[in-house]
Amino acid sequence: MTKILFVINPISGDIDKEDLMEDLKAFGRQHDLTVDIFKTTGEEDEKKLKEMLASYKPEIACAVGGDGTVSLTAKSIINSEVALAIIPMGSGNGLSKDLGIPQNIDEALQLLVDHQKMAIDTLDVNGHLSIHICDMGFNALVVKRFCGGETRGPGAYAWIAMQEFMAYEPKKYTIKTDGKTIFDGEAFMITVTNARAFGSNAAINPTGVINDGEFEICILEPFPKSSSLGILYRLYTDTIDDSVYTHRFSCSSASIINHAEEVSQIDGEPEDLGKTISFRAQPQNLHVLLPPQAV
Ligand SMILES: Nc1ncnc2c1ncn2[C@@H]1O[C@H](COP(=O)(O)OP(=O)(O)OP(=O)(O)O)[C@@H](O)[C@H]1O
Repeated sequence: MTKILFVINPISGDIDKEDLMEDLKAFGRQHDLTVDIFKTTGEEDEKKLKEMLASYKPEIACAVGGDGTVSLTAKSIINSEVALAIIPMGSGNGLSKDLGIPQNIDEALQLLVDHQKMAIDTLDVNGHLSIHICDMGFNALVVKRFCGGETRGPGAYAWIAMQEFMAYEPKKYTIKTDGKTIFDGEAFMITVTNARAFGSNAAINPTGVINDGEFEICILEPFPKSSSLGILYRLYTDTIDDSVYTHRFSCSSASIINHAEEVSQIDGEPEDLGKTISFRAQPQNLHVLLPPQAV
């Protein structure tokens, strides 16, 4: 009998999950799965989850929540044979969308019994794990305000982004890889990722491959406000490389000097990364469950 631990965030995406817990147990009974539940509290979740994983020893750890819950679950099983499954119930659900995991709950649940397992790359960022997107600048500021706010859900995120956009001042960054300086100047935001798109589906790294041993650094340089709609259009049509304000570089390690110590975020959570940030690809060290037909 396959053993599954559901890691449930009761507040993610502003969605009530009381009934869902009964549904998950019923799904387990129906499919002959051994099921247990770990409910996050927002306090020492990583430590408590690791303890539960060590004693329960599941084959699958299934995150039920948003990107923060997925990240918490991934941190707890990284470099092990335990596979990550995702029932997307957050505001953005970035990694699950990039992996082609159904956003419909029943279909995502079905992957627990009908799936393929794949090892994906992750990123080490100054000793922190990133499984989806790390960035500095505008988006990280929005993430920080969102996480500190009372309201969740995609609407709240978009509202904060609109409020912050008009007054945002680009900051200075220096980026080095393979001993060479590849960028030294101001940027609206710098995104470092293996993946293709944010949870909003904005494709910042349209040709990103999640298991090729490399990651991309995507630079969005300062742009006139009158160009913002054009950049948004490019983000949603996989044509961001055509913008004169963007550059992308592929590498397996890099360092970024964040001169102003501008706010940073990893996988949807604000993170204080200091002035010098080192990035290193960690090839195929996280197992994930994907739809059977995915490549
Ligand atoms: N029981 C809880 N009460 C309050 N906060 C919690 C609780 N459990 C987890 N959290 C907090 O929830 C945040 C993670 O939320 P998560 O990312 O899963 O959902 P989201 O923010 O709504 O969606 P997304 O990340 O996709 O935008 C973390 O900051 C974590 O500390």
